[in-house]
Amino acid sequence: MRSFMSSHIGRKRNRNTSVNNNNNTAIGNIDSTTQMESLMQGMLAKQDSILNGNLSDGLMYDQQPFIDNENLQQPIDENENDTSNVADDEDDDVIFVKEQPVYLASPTVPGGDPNYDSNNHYTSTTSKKFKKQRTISLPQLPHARLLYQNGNHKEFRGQNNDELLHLTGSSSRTLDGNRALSLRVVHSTSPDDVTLSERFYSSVSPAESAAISGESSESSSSNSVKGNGIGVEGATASGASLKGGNNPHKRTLHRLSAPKLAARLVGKKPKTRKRENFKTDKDGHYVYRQEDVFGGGRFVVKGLLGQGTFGKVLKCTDSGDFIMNSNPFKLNTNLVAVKVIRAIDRYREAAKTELRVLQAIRENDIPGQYQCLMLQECFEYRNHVCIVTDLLGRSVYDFMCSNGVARFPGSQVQAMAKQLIRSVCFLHDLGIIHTDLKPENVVLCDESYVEKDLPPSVVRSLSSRRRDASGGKRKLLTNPEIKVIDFGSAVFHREYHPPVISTRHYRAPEIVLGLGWSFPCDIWSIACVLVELVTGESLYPTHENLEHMAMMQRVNGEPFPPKIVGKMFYKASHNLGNAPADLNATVVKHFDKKTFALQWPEKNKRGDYLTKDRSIRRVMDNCDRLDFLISNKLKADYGDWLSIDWNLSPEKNWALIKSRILTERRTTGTTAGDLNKETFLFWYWFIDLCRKMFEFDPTKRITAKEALDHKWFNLGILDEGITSFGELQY
Ligand SMILES: Nc1ncnc2c1ncn2[C@@H]1O[C@H](COP(=O)(O)OP(=O)(O)OP(=O)(O)O)[C@@H](O)[C@H]1O
Repeated sequence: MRSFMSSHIGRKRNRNTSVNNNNNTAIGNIDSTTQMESLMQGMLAKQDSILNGNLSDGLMYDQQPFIDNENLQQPIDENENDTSNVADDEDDDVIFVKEQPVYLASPTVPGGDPNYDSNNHYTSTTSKKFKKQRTISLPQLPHARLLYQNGNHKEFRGQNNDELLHLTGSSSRTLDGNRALSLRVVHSTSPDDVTLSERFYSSVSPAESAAISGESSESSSSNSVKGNGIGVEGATASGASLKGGNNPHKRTLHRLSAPKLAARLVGKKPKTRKRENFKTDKDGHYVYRQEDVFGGGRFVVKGLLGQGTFGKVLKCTDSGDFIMNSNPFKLNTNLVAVKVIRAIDRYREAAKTELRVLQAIRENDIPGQYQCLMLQECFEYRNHVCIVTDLLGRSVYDFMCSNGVARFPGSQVQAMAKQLIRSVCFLHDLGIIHTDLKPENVVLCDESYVEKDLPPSVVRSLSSRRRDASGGKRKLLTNPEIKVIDFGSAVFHREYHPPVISTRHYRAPEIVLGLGWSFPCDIWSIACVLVELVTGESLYPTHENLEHMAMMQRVNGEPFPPKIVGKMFYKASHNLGNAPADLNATVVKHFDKKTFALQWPEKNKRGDYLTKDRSIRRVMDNCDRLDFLISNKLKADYGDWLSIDWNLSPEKNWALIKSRILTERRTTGTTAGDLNKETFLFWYWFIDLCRKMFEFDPTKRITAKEALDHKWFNLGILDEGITSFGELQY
């Protein structure tokens, strides 16, 4: 990390582009390179201490998690050197050669020499000896520099294009990809039985365990597991470890209940078990009440973290905290999140996959460096599967809802994007498709923020709900570290793919068109999430197929490619694959069989519009070509300047914008909004990445691994996300 820091400081950048006078980017006070340098120094120091404290803890591998940036801060574009049409750009790579007074100690008493000042110093000026070279790049939050490293997990070889389009017909048979995983998911009827504590195995040595139980491991029984074996049927590698036959910890520890074992460890008398209060409603949901006790008296409910289709997620204290404290990778806290799955067979069944996925993640990322939720253990309690995981912060969605300005600064979007893509790259390498990526399933590790008052005019424009939730303030995260959660819908690549997946707004076109889907659907969802983080609004606010397809075409600025529409017709007419039941009625019929064009707005044979005005307005008002849409949402920061002609290189685009800005400045004396070259390039490459993620054809869509190498991740932006990073916390 240190090598990154020094090289980071040492990179070249320019003078003016680092200065942004725009209030909205909160760096109006950064009006000189010196100030920028000190801001950067402060930021790098914060970054250093935060990363030393957080991310580097418990690194499993020798590799550093951060890039030595020396060779990465490369020119923006391969066309960059083509300056034929580019206006003279004083901003580019300026080296300051400043004429300064030179003070030299006088060898003799000068006696009237004009080159000696009153302090008897020889003065002269030079442009050679005292040049001041500014070599500063725009700062990036450290999370935007995380590398993806293939650790010790098995690399998954991606599917080929044919597989992508035929997978949906596959059966629920467990295929080979699954068998490669060593599944040691913990099973129990209640956490009473400490044999079942997975995390215990990884944290207590045989000697300790023998001491705890007061027995010799040799003398203990080998038939220790009382669990009912949930979630293991499909796992061929699970049998031995589940039965505990060759695990000395398991053999010795199962005889003690959790409270007794805890008491032995801390040298106290075991507490008497509290009365358990655990009710289930008719939908199979646990009826949660504050201070409820469950799981053999071990978990006490402290609050509801969230409720979803699969069950309720509760914040609980865990009296088995001694185990956690002995695990170097766990936080020193006894608070956990317990997902109590609905006591209904199909949800219990789905929980098996969730557990297998969580287990695969855990086995392949012991230090938890790939931003995925970490399984601690699981157990079954009164017909509910309970999944115990690390307690994390609010979801990004909840944070946005409680904020006076829902959108995140570009620097934080970039930091979150890098983590999200890296995390999904890791999952894809394991052969896992998340399928439900959305802001609700991206949670903050650290909820602390700094607050800034919003101008009264902005406060007045907020909805009453947002005004109340935000107190009329903008919240800026001090640490954009995130984790991906909710593997309840995750699918192993070679296993059964349901025909419809993903929450509507984040659903990829291949799913809507019934083409079959695979890893690329996660990439589409990530792009939807990133745009939402930038704009503060959902990109596809719809609940209906035709409207959704019309919106997709508008955002991409082009119709669906005939190739994939043709495939849709072919699959639908030959009844191939595992298509959604309503595919013909809600999707296929909206395409012209000859031209393959989407018929939107829908008309009847007489030419009257069937699509309601309200729906047309929803599409036209909410959606626009991606660059127009983003430019429009960021108007408050940059005025109308952020426009892109994709036929021109980024440099030529900037030259055009700059000449327009100069013309306006000359004629009106001022410009609405502010945009400099660095900021323009940051957003240009962000949109470029999104366009590649929004590729209609899933076989051509950028992969997670390719996305990590995208140019955008080499750029920085000076904004409020940078200035709030590591700030005083609320
Ligand atoms: N480990 C955790 N720490 C903090 N909050 C969490 C944690 N796990 C889940 N949550 C909260 O609970 C909510 C629901 O969790 P989750 O998405 O896993 O449930 P679900 O039933 O699968 O939901 P969905 O219906 O969206 O699939 C999340 O949006 C998040 O706000």
